[in-house]
Amino acid sequence: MTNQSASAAAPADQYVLTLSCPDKQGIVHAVSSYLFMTGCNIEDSQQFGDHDTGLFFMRVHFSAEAPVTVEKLRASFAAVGDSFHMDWQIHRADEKMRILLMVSKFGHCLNDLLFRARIGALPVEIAGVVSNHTDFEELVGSYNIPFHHIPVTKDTKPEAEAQLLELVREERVELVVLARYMQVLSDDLCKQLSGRIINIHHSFLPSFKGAKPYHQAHARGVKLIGATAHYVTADLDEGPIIEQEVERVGHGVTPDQLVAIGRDVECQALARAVKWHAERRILLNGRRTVVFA
Ligand SMILES: Nc1nc2c(c(=O)[nH]1)N[C@@H](CN(C=O)c1ccc(C(=O)N[C@@H](CCC(=O)O)C(=O)O)cc1)CN2
Repeated sequence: MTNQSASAAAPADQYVLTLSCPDKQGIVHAVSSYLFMTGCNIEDSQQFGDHDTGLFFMRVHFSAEAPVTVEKLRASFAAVGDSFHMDWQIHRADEKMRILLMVSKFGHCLNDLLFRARIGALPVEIAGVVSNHTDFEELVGSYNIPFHHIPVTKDTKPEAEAQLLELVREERVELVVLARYMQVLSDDLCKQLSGRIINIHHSFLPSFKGAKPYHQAHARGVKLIGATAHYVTADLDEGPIIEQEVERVGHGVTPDQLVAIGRDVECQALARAVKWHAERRILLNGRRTVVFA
């Protein structure tokens, strides 16, 4: 028996590179060659070429040991990015994304996300919860998370949104999650946080946009109800869809029963969307998304 006393080397740091660019030959070769020459090891790589838009999308999870750093990677990859006119990002994969949750009067999605984050099922750090009501102040406080009551009326909406933006900046928030937050966000706010606000709409879009979708669905006599997690844009409930979930319903259900059945469906769709965004698995493809789940 040989005495093997290999000193435990420090684990390699984990990174994620995401990119989109006009499709052409050589992209994967250029990226993999760069990573090899930089001393990185590819752990997982996914790519998609969209023939409709002529765009190419890629997500690479790779590891690297010191002295490689995210700053050095960003500086040295720029030449590759420029040569293919890439829209690209490199991030540490082992850092939790700071997110802000927003809620109004229905707290099931908020409750679900708080618990999933607490048990480590979501790679996120909840920097705070914002609500235009005070119903969930005690629940949020039980998780030792800051609660921000920001009431909203038609006249105070600009000031309320200014407070929200200040909070996003102060708390270094990367993602805002509308967990049944029932206020229409201004065009300006949607533009400033483009691609960084996810909403859960309680219908299988594009059916039943706007208010009371379960009542619309009941009136239509649907046999499936659903929920849609999407990025928020100025066009209400028209943003790029990230994830959808459905549930079968019978002919005798009431609107209130649809609301109850829909709670779990909404939680599932929203939690998946938040997890994928936090893991940088979603790339915007015009009005659609590419999800490397
Ligand atoms: N600019 C956007 N804002 C919001 C979006 C969006 O896609 N773009 N999604 C909504 C969520 N939503 C449906 O999922 C929704 C929320 C609110 C309303 C609405 O009519 N709200 C009234 C006030 C209602 C109240 O006070 O209870 C309003 O804002 O005047 C419709 C749909 C979130 N925001």
